[in-house]
Amino acid sequence: MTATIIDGKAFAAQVRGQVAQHVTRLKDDHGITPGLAVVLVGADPASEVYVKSKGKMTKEVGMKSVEHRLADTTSEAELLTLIDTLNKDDTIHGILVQLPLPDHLNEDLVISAIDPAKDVDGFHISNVGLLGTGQKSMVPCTPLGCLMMLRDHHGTLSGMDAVVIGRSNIVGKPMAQLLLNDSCTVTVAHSRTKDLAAVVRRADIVIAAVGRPEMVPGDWIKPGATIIDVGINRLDAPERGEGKTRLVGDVDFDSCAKVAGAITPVPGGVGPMTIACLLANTVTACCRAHDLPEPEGLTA
Ligand SMILES: NC(=O)C1=CN([C@@H]2O[C@H](COP(=O)(O)OP(=O)(O)OC[C@H]3O[C@@H](n4cnc5c(N)ncnc54)[C@H](OP(=O)(O)O)[C@@H]3O)[C@@H](O)[C@H]2O)C=CC1
Ligand SMILES: Nc1nc(=O)c2c([nH]1)NC[C@@H]1CN(c3ccc(C(=O)N[C@@H](CCC(=O)O)C(=O)O)cc3)C=[N+]21
Repeated sequence: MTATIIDGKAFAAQVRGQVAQHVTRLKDDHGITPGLAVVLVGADPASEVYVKSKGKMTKEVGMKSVEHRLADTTSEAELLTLIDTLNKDDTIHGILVQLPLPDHLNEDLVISAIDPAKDVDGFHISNVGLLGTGQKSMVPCTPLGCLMMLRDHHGTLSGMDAVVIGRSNIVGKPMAQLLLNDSCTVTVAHSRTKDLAAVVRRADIVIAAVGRPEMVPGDWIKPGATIIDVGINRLDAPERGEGKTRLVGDVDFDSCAKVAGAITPVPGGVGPMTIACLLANTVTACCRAHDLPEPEGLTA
């Protein structure tokens, strides 16, 4: 079998198209421009790439984009003051603080300072709790993007066996929650899981969110399973020239694509969907802030 490639890049472009239509409607009918603020502390080169691409796409869909770049010596008090200003700013509907933060800043404290209604990452404990109890919330962008691709490919996920490898607060745990809400039977695997190969072999859906390049080989995959590869790992690629790098996921694409029914590539899979979902969440937050009907199909 050769797997169908799930084209996250094309799907993300379609989602951004929908977002752009909602932005036009908000502007034309209500005189409102959704606004997204991204806060970057320190100068991590990888974060720099995402922040630039978020800013570009935010403007492309017609939203207001604000970037705050703070020195890596920024104090907690300074960061909290900025968040407070953004919380009170009526032109800002979404706030994203790029993670990880430098070690001297307490991430939990910083995330808790964001107004949950503007928490377009869905990381605030209030949104985590709402998602966990099946209530309306802001849903973390990466898991939301994965869910959209899975629903699009399968229609319903009800009754499917899903294995999520990774239990981070930003990917693994919310992903498991969303799959459970869609009536999958969910297993969450992590670094202490015994016989991961056997656990993964049971799965109709495999979500790999580990951060280990090409860790999942094809012989762990049940024939016909759907693989969503969240991993973004940059490897040196001297064969492409001096100093060149290439991106790979957490699954070994070539061997997995021979066995799976469907698979997302890296790049061009989950990454672009994450950004599209961030824009979708910002429009959703804007509609909620103004008591307007929410866009359909853009949230869980
Ligand atoms: N495409 C996108 O938009 C995004 C991509 N990413 C990428 O996704 C990946 C995961 O990110 P994130 O969740 O933040 O990573 P974390 O490092 O926070 O979590 C990694 C998880 O993988 C588990 N793990 C580590 N080693 C193994 C192993 N050998 N076997 C089984 N499980 C293991 C860890 O287990 P334990 O808890 O026991 O330590 C942990 O739960 C990274 O490559 C990251 O770059 C992240 C966010 C967005
Ligand atoms: N508060 C917060 N929220 C996040 O959502 C968040 C974060 N912090 N910190 C870092 C991770 C990582 N992340 C990615 C987003 C897009 C791509 C993406 O667009 N990737 C492209 C390739 C980009 C490239 O070439 O580097 C692709 O996969 O095709 C990747 C990774 C969001 N994250």
